[in-house]
Amino acid sequence: MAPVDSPKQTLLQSLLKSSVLSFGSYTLKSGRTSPYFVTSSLLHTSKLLGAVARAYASVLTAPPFSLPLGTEEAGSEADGSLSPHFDILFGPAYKGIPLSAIVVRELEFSGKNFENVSYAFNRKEAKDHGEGGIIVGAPLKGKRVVVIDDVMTAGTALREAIAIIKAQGGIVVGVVLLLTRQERVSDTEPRSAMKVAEDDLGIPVRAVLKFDDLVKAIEDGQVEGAGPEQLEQMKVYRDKYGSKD
Ligand SMILES: O=P(O)(O)OC[C@H]1O[C@H](OP(=O)(O)OP(=O)(O)O)[C@H](O)[C@@H]1O
Ligand SMILES: O=C(O)c1cc(=O)[nH]c(=O)[nH]1
Repeated sequence: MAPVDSPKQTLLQSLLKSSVLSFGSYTLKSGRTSPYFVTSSLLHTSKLLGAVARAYASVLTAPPFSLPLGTEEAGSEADGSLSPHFDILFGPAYKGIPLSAIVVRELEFSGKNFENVSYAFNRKEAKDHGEGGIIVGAPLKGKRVVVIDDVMTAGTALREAIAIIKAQGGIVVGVVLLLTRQERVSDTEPRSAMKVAEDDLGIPVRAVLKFDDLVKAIEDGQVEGAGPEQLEQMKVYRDKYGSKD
């Protein structure tokens, strides 16, 4: 196997080794049949969760999600340290739940300014006893919320999450994903869900990894068990469902 030398490639290798990322034939929520799949429920060891949390945190602790104190956006105390431009990480049920929690935990290591970032997630079914409701974690009303999810395909999950956050009075200020599959929303919407959210909501949407990174890793001989046949399937899939951005 060809050598691996960047943090992104190292993370990709960990995801492949743990079968979080796998090649085969999978039916997606959108009904599409995909030659690869991200099974983030297999992110269950402390080592993997740590690696993934650090990857999300590195995106969240950089512009445009975090800005140096003293810039117009971040406030007036100019001490050069980065400050989050968000209050809450929201993880859509189910797989966004542990992700939002581990990333909030990881943010503590980015300095004092990040200590008060909270997490929240939705219940898929409302609770009708005790505290009740569909939100667990920090109340969203009036807060700046970043959505944390594993993958984005056609954007249905994101649209649902945004509707829930808005209904609770939260302000969606961004989205961070582990992987964007770089797929068109539908036959009539050739942009990716990422681009649609950026264009229509005017918010940053970023992913640690993208479909093109997987293709490149296969091309570079870095994916054990994926060769010319898988590469061809990925390219055929991209021709069929790839977005125009
Ligand atoms: O962009 P989309 O076409 O919506 O597809 C991506 C979404 O689908 C999966 O979640 P799923 O709905 O399977 O829920 P789960 O977390 O409960 O498994 C995945 O975790 C994303 O949230
Ligand atoms: O689009 C989906 O439903 C989907 C894709 C993927 O790679 N992983 C996942 O859990 N869901």
